[in-house]
Amino acid sequence: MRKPIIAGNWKMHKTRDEALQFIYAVNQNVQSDEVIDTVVCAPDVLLRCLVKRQGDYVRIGAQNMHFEEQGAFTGETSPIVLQDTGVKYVILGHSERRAMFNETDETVNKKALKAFEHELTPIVCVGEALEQRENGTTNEVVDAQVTKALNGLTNEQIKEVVIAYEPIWAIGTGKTATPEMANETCGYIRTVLEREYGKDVADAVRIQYGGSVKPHNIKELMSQEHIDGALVGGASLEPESFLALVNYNE
Ligand SMILES: O=C(CO)COP(=O)(O)O
Repeated sequence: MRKPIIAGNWKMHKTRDEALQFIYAVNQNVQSDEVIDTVVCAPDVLLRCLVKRQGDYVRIGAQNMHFEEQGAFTGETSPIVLQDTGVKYVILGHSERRAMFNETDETVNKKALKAFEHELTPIVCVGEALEQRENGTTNEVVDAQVTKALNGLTNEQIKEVVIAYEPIWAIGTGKTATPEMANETCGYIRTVLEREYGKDVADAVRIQYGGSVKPHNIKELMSQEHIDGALVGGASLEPESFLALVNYNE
């Protein structure tokens, strides 16, 4: 049985005061991490103040990092600093970073390898564009993204990786993939994992769906066989809606 994992991705939202209000409102009201993993992925400058106040069951994640530990990389964040800050997760390869900041499958892979050196759990994002969905290449696209991202990781590491399937056309658009459609592609990702790394690994990896996940659709999405969690943008910004998501099973 895979433990559900619901992660908020705040993207470039929130001031320090807003982040503090959020974490105080949320950290008393989430379920034990024996039942569900609750994660908040925040902008870098807010990470330390959130880690300090994360409470017993919320864990904090970053939204990106560099694959090098230090050097002449103006504006980038080192994995050493994330580890030192107490961050536990890092989102890698979000479609916004692929589209706007030159993230590639190769850099996602280097970052995934580096994340494990620093005890960070990667949340690896994959997903097709609308055109790819329409011309029937979704499976090919996610197959390549998944296998390239995980290249060189050990099977034990791959079991720890979280994969977030986020169809690009469903992000921030209010268009959710139907639960069946989301489950179908998450299930396909699991067959790719089984083909490459065996059933034992494929059964262990947690696959999230992301793209217009809201309190009203979380239950149905989470009831799907291959959907083990959600990566949530807009609905993760307010304590009420975030709590409704992470407490979907109460
Ligand atoms: O990109 C997302 C999470 O990473 C999804 O964003 P929305 O939930 O706002 O569609």
